[in-house]
Amino acid sequence: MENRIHPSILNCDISALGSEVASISSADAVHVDVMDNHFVPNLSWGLPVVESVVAGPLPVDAHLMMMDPDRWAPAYAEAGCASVTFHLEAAHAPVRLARELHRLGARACLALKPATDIAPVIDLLSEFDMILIMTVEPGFGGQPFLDNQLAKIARTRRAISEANLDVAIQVDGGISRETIERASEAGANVFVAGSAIFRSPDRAGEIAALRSLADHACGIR
Ligand SMILES: O=C(CO)[C@H](O)[C@H](O)COP(=O)(O)O
Repeated sequence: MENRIHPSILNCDISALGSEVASISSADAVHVDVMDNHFVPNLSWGLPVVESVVAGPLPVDAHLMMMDPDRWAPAYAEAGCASVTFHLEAAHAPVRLARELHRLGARACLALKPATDIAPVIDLLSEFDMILIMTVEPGFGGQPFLDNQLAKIARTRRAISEANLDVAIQVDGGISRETIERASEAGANVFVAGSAIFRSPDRAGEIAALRSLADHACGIR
């Protein structure tokens, strides 16, 4: 499975959003974190900012850290996000919402906080294009990668393979040159990185380095 790098713009220079997104144009998609200050203790931005990123050069991977995604997520699909990720812990009817996102033309993705078990999701895997396993407590960039999520990633990858499904596994939080190989070896193939890319003076070089490390770790090259 192809490895993909999705830079998170959470800590980019929002006053220069257009050029910040242009600086990561070699990435596979741009990861946009929407936080409502209820599901997580932080507030970022909402639909108007996401719409302006959708108008840019990269597909948008929207990560909704919000209560009641059943109500709000469809608007992100309608706005043109390539994928819409919502949290299992916040959704009332995750399968119904995934089908609605598909109907609106977006990829449907399910996210799990670090303390959330994958077991209840195993039977639902075929409804989703991607499972996001958070490798930090959601809410803030710049936190250390949680190694205790590696077993969950491996278990999810096993379940996907056993069911012969084509479901991506995304990891988000603390992804850097130091941690990406461990996540890749465990079975992740979509890597969200915020600080590692936006703190680098050479963002294209950082994206290439992360992709190359992930490829080596899973035996693509
Ligand atoms: O979802 C997030 C926080 O909830 C961010 O996408 C994530 O933390 C990325 O930042 P970093 O790479 O700096 O950890």
